[in-house]
Amino acid sequence: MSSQHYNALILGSGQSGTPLASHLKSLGLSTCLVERSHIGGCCVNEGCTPTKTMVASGRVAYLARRGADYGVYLRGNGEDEVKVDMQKVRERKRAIVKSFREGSERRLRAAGVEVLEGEGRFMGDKEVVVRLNGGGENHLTADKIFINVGCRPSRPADIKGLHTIDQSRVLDSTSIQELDEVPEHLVVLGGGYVGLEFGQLFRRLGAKVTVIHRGARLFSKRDDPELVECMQDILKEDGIDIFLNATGTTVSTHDDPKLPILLSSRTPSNDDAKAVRASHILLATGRIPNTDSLGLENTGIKTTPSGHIIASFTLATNVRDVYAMGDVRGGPAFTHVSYDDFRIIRDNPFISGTKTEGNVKTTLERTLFIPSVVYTDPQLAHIGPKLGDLPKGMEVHTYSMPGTWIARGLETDETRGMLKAVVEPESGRIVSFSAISPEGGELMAVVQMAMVGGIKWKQLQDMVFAHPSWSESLNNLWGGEMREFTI
Ligand SMILES: Cc1cc2nc3c(=O)[nH]c(=O)nc-3n(C[C@H](O)[C@H](O)[C@H](O)COP(=O)(O)OP(=O)(O)OC[C@H]3O[C@@H](n4cnc5c(N)ncnc54)[C@H](O)[C@@H]3O)c2cc1C
Ligand SMILES: NC(=O)c1ccc[n+]([C@@H]2O[C@H](COP(=O)([O-])OP(=O)(O)OC[C@H]3O[C@@H](n4cnc5c(N)ncnc54)[C@H](O)[C@@H]3O)[C@@H](O)[C@H]2O)c1
Repeated sequence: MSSQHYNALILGSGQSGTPLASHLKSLGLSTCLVERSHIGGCCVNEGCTPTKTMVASGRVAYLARRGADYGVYLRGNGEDEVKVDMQKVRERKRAIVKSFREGSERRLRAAGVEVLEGEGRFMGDKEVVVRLNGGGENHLTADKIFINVGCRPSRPADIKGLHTIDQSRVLDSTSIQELDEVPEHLVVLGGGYVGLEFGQLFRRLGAKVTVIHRGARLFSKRDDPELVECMQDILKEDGIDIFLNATGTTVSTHDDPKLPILLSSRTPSNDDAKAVRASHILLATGRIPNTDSLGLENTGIKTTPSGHIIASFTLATNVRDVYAMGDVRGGPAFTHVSYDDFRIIRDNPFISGTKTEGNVKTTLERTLFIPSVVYTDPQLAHIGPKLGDLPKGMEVHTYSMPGTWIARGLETDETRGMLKAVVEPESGRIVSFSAISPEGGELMAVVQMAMVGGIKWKQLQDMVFAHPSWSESLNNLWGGEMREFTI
């Protein structure tokens, strides 16, 4: 087994580890990046990039079906006229992923980072053995170690019979992207990000779709019920069946070749337990950290009961010179958060030596400003604390308006959705903002800038936005329904 010492060792080529590797190398530090699967991690290979590429195909199918609303016809104007070629959808997705991944690989090569293809496993606090994908092992030690190993889809352990059915029909967020035909009936377990983005996508591509969700409303309890219900109505209008307060319990095989799966679910009362016949099941019930095979038991690194690595607001673990970045820390699991973890490490004088003065950048400054976008259509975008996270006793005003008030939406015939802002009455400060809207993420970013810059809602009311842009609706929101209440 060969042995090597580095100044910096990065485990996992996620959204922080990859840019960090190039950066540390540029500082003259000997740097090694270990990746067991694909350079670029989940986002580039199985997450954001491929899903949003496929979501674009879904949107085209949706608009093609709606052509007649705009006076545009394909060959006729019936829904049956739209034919989806799943293999072409997949080919397009693969091509974009390949080009993004190759870009990351090129940048690492150009920076001179040593890349090891294999799985890293701690043997001690500063000691890692890499089982190389091509065979053999490397023994590595390093002055500093950065863990960016991410998460993977969870598989519910409490569904009886799940392992007994044809496993090619039991999908997760990765395998569903490799289907070569549209499923007849996709049953989605879990009504969060993954479940709803894929649920709507496959509905648009032509599948029957049922979502089975454990909670009383889609997403989480912390989300604003009014917004969640608006989104639920839109998905139902798209033809998606939604069962709430339901948990999948049993799966068995049925003798219908097109719909061979029978999934039973229970509700708290069990009175309206449902049984659904499906061709495929998508498990969209959350993600678990890749720490179970990381050899943490050979180190002093502490984790939470769920296996996430505990890190400080400068991303330090409890073991000196070992840091954790991205989804493996728990908390909001987004690419923009992981990438910002890279900035925190980059700008920390104790790590890279690039800055010797000034404040250390931490996770604390961004806590109130982590944006999220669910890439359904319309998107559900949010910035600021969720309603359920606001402090008890806080007095707020909410302003909301329906999408039918947005000129741009009327012109493009896409009025589904709503805008909602929570403000602090005394100061006029915007506490949070949500948009269920086409390009809701872009609209939200305008308000995010206002919030970060301390711009008050009254200034947005009178700001000159270009007509007729989506952002212009930020003039009108404050003339909509206003409610006062105490959290
Ligand atoms: C379907 C889907 C869609 C998503 N869409 C979005 C989106 O639109 N926007 C958004 O912001 N976020 C999205 N996310 C979340 C986003 O992908 C992650 O938050 C993001 O990739 C950050 O991950 P990371 O940096 O923690 O590491 P990851 O990207 O998860 O990378 C970790 C890497 O570590 C490697 N690894 C694991 N263990 C080891 C080991 N022992 N040795 C060596 N290598 C190892 C893995 O192979 C992987 O490549 C999506 C996720 C999914 C699943
Ligand atoms: N657009 C984006 O930014 C994007 C897209 C996809 C994923 N992601 C990230 O990936 C993470 C994982 O996504 P996810 O959708 O898998 O998880 P999630 O936590 O967002 O949603 C899973 C939902 O499934 C429900 N659930 C769990 N077990 C169940 C069961 N047995 N039966 C029925 N319902 C059950 C949970 O109550 C939960 O609400 C997200 O939290 C997000 O951070 C982000």
